[in-house]
Amino acid sequence: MKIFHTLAQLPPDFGPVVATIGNFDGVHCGHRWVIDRVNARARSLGLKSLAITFDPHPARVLRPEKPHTLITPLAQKLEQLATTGVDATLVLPFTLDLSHLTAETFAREILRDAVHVREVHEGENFRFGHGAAADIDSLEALGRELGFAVQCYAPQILRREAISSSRIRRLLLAGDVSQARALLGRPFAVQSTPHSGRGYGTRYTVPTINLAPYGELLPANGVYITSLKVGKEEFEAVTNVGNRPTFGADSFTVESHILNFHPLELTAEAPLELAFLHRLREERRFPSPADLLTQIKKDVGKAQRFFSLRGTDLNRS
Ligand SMILES: Cc1cc2nc3c(=O)[nH]c(=O)nc-3n(C[C@H](O)[C@H](O)[C@H](O)COP(=O)(O)O)c2cc1C
Ligand SMILES: Nc1ncnc2c1ncn2[C@@H]1O[C@H](COP(=O)(O)OP(=O)(O)OP(=O)(O)O)[C@@H](O)[C@H]1O
Repeated sequence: MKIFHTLAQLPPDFGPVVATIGNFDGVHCGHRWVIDRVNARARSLGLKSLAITFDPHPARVLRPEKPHTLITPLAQKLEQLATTGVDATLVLPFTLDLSHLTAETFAREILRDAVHVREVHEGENFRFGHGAAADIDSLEALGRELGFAVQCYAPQILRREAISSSRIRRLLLAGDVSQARALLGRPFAVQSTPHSGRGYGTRYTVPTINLAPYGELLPANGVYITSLKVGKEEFEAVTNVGNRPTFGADSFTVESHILNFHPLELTAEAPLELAFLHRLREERRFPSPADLLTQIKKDVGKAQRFFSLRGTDLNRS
């Protein structure tokens, strides 16, 4: 997949293309469904397919006072988009200036003049232009005027509700990583690097690998069955997301205890990818580290059972 980070990076002979526009946070099953159609249509017309997205996420620019964490930060979103088979992604820098473009200017200057779009495919809830004033009908009208076609899709539904990034965000904030996984079509995962802990784990409970402070979306505090990739190697793990109240003052961290551990060389830059498979329980304050250790052993037992059953229907979401 080719990646363009500005309009200026597009070659002058770029296009014509079949395109879809959106934030694509999470690159969920609804996004993939639209992109599959864009790819198929591009192939049948002998054109290239293009995803047009924005960075930073528009919510961060338009409502900076309201924190907006991402399911997939840009690098991970681009990795996921690459797996869809789309030929190219254009990442438009989302600035206040861009947000002030009217729908008509966006369609004329970006879609027609820069990208040379032949067809645009969108879900029916698509909105664009200053103040999100324009909808899919306005896009169709602009297409007729400017010379491109618009294909509109009804929302893809899973478990009686439309698949959307907002729905996945809500599920993760509620700790429901199993439903989030169904909507994403893969487990929710965060990419980070290691960070040193306080050494309490090795002394009082179980040894853990801590993640460096992570600024994007994490599932609700609690204990999860996870898989942890260290470089290319994948381990089975149990992970605590939270403040570790048993040890006193709050100190938020994400830490994983590897089940099938072998000694590792873990540099500060080692790439980690932590995938959340199943929620086990809430984080709790235990009367003593020994009580916590007893509970962690039960968590480990459940995780071992989960992994031994993996591949059977029981663990399919
Ligand atoms: C599977 C697992 C479950 C945990 N559950 C809790 C919990 O419910 N309450 C709590 O206070 N700490 C919990 N912890 C965190 C331990 O307190 C943690 O291992 C210890 O604070 C290690 O800190 P360190 O990494 O800074 O050395 C859990 C850790 C793991 C790996
Ligand atoms: N479930 C779905 N079915 C069909 N099209 C979808 C679905 N979800 C998103 N799309 C379409 O994919 C494109 C990109 O979507 P975008 O990421 O902007 O929205 P979203 O996933 O609904 O996110 P949010 O919940 O934040 O609004 C848009 O055309 C959108 O309408």
